[in-house]
Amino acid sequence: MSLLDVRDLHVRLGARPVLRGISLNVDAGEFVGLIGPNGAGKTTLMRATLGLVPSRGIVALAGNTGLSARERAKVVAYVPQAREVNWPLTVERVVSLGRMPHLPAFSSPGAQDRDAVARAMRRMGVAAFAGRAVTELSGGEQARVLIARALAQDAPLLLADEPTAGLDPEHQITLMRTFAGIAREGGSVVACLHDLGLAASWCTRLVLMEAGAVVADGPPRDVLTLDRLRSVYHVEAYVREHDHGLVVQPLDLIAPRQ
Ligand SMILES: Nc1ncnc2c1ncn2[C@@H]1O[C@H](COP(=O)(O)OP(=O)(O)OP(=O)(O)O)[C@@H](O)[C@H]1O
Repeated sequence: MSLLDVRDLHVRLGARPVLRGISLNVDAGEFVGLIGPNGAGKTTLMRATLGLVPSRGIVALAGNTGLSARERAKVVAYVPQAREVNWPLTVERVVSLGRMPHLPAFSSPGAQDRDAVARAMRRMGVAAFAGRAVTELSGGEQARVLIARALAQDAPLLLADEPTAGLDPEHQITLMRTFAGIAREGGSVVACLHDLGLAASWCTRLVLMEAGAVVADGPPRDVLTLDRLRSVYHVEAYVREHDHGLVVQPLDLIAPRQ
């Protein structure tokens, strides 16, 4: 089943064409890494998908176009790039905000809501700080709380913009495992990633963007070729198959042309 279907999507920001006819279909069960250099248009694609920037083209979420904000929040959860939290709320309260789309007006959270919040906090390893104010956590801890809020939403599609930024290796891998688990359970995750090593070893599929267009789309080993790492990212890299999947480590800039 298609959870995200984008067809011929165009976005202009100011006078600048930022997305130039993007088409992308994401099925249930996929963990897609959206990769590409700075300015390629990854964040704009996520924001346009969510209706947060004006666009031309078609966006269908779980087969529906033109959903209201509340209906959309039941289908798609979003972890934005900026993750500083300035509200003096407890961790549990912030994660509970993820349940808002499921609560009828003026009603209190029920057992299902409390379970979803507790599970999301456990998955992101923040249950131990449930009662602390988010403003008193470290940057990486705050990032994990906001990812937990999105997980608590229990939407079948999760869009996450650079979710591993600021996380230590243990929590980066925990996050990748969690996203892979969501995909195995029949949801799908689209994550913007700059860490090509994590993208290569954990994602089921990579979509490589450059200058507002998709230039490669497929399994990591087909997308992250040495040639593409040179032509799109301008780096030399170590790329090898390993028992754990594809290993990709950028090593140096490509030699300047003579
Ligand atoms: N408000 C704006 N007005 C004009 N141009 C913009 C605006 N916001 C973003 N852009 C431009 O749109 C392009 C795509 O930006 P976007 O943030 O989508 O890229 P990205 O691939 O997510 O980059 P990064 O990896 O750096 O986060 C960039 O060239 C950026 O300068």
